[in-house]
Amino acid sequence: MDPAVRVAVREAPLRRHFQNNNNKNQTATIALNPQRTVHYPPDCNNALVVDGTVYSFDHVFERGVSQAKLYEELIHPLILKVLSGHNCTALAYGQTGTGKSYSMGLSLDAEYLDDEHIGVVPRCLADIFDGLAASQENAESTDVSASFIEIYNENVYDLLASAEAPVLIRVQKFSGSTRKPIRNQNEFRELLIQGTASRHVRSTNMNANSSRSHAIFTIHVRNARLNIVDLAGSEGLRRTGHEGVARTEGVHINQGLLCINRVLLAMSAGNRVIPYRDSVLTTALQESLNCQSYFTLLACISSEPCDLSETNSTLRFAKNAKQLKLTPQQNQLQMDLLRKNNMTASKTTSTPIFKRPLSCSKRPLGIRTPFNTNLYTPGKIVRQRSDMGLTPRAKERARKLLHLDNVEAAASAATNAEQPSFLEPSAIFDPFADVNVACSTPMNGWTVGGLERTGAECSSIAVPSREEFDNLKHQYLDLTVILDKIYQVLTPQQRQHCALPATKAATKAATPNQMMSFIGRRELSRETPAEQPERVETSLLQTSGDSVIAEQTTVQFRVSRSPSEMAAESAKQDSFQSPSSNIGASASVSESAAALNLQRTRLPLRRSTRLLSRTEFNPTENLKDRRRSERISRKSIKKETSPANTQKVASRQRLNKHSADMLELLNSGTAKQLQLLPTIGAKTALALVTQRNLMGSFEDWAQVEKLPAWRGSGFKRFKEANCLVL
Ligand SMILES: Nc1ncnc2c1ncn2[C@@H]1O[C@H](COP(=O)(O)OP(=O)(O)OP(=O)(O)O)[C@@H](O)[C@H]1O
Repeated sequence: MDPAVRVAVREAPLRRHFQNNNNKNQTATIALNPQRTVHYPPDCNNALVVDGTVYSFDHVFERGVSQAKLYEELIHPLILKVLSGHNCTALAYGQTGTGKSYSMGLSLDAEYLDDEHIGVVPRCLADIFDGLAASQENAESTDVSASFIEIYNENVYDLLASAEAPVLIRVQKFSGSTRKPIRNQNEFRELLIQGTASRHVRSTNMNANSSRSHAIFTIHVRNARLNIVDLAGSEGLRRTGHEGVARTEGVHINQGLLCINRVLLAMSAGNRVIPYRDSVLTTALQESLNCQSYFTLLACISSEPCDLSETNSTLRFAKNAKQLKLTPQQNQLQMDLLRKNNMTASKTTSTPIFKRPLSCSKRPLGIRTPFNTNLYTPGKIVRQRSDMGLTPRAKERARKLLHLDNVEAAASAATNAEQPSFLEPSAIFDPFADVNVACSTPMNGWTVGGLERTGAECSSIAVPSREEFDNLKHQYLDLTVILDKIYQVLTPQQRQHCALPATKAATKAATPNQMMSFIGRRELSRETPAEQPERVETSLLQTSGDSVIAEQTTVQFRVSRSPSEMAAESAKQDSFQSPSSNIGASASVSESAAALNLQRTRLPLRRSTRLLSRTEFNPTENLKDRRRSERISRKSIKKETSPANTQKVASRQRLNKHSADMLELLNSGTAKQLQLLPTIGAKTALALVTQRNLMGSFEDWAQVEKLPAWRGSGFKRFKEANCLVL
């Protein structure tokens, strides 16, 4: 099966520098630096090394590769997809002057219009005609048409509307752009020349004919479309030597490129909201850049030392694109179904995720469709949230299917084993869960496990060995989830003795560094209310006749620590004595192990609760003492569950959420949006966005506070005005 996303890198020939010495006609070739920053490891295909970093992509085209080879390997597979009804996008990205327009065939260099040098667009069209002819269809019909737009300074221009000049279009979603039928290569050539001649180009220090706009050439074949996108070059404003209008152009170009990067990142992360509307470029590409289409990226790079930072940034962009997970193949089935049922529909929309269709009860009786057909046109496949497994019921179904075997095996092991074995090693992987869990228990006697928040699309986490877990544990610390899963595999009898609550709500509320649990052992059983946020719970592990030999104790508590503290904590836990070695051992051994564990982990439990745990380990304590400790415990529980305390906890949670949301806003907001925040003016907003772009996302408020964007007590004022309790 062809991959839906392919990423290639092409190294540009050494640039013919163009000097703009106030004389636009004067060009000069500068002595080029023989040093190269791009290297190709001899024993590794499709990889390259830049600045000590190894990158690997689907294709790596070294300098001097022919246009024909690039087309055959990279673009030709898309033609087959377009002909079979899929939307495809081929996008050229890179620094200015690295051959994007040349590769895509959207440059009008007269010397390069021969067969050897023609680029992607003309070759695509030839192949599409051949494909249609081969499928016995009339290639001369108006089945094939083209539109050509450019996005210049955040305005959309129709390059085919008029032969004289590009026409500004304001029609929503670009449906108003001119679509001209193409019946043969000659017609196409005329269109291409008309369009490319109308493009905004400018002579810069880096490229004599630098495109100042993002261009999208779209070939429409029946209901499918192939977008060939030639992005304007990413550029450092200083290097291009631009001022005035040209500088504004540069700002808009970079803004579009930034937004497309953000869209790719959001799609790779499986976010449900993709920021298509942040720029005109991404809005234009919205229909084709979604999980139902094929996507190919050509990253053009330069190997000259002076271009190293741009080359690195292009490669980072390509790396982000490689993370994309598109699933157009899944739509094929639905398309076949549609064709078979000969469904027709009237409406279509570009967003891949739709509102819930009419509920079953509202649908006309007797009609059972796999999805709401009203939303579909033939050949256009749009999936419901349930089709993608995103609704709770779909998730539950998938979870059941996935875990049935695991659960059965674990349950039977738990019932049959002589030793209490409900903590059998089990790996739980749920691709549909928002919170994904991996767990392997027990490891050296201690339950370990993990949690990862990866959005809708989760990746597998396996914890096969102790060493690997050691490497991963910094990320995976929420054992409550695992305990919850373990609870699911208990037999009813074990469940009676095990007070592990299914703390789903608590789990959801917790972030990996807010919740932590560990399992210890102690001697005596104790009933505690299941609703307590901090608790000590026990379950029967092994009995001999009437006497209890060992019990399982679970202590759950919330902590808020830095990753380094958590790592130190995990290291401490690792050194604990294995509780499995305590099974059948004397009460005092169990007691000391548990007491030691409680001490070592510096539990943030109340003193009274800690005292209670200690006294419970002593089987010889008298009744009076026990009653006293029970009284203390009841008091502490009452205090914690008092309305005032609950209110305090709730308000703390709200404040935490508020500051997390604010951080998210700082990470994703545009300068305009940030300006709306109290105490943030235009300058600070711009500075924040710039610093964010340079540094990547802000990880925490400490990082934000240190930014040079705040002048004087700017951050303090911002904090107060925005009610941030950090
Ligand atoms: N592989 C190549 N072989 C021959 N010439 C090339 C190659 N790549 C680029 N060129 C030439 O280099 C010059 C710059 O290329 P081009 O205009 O395609 O760059 P670009 O990346 O589109 O730049 P910009 O982003 O500024 O528009 C052109 O004259 C082009 O013909």
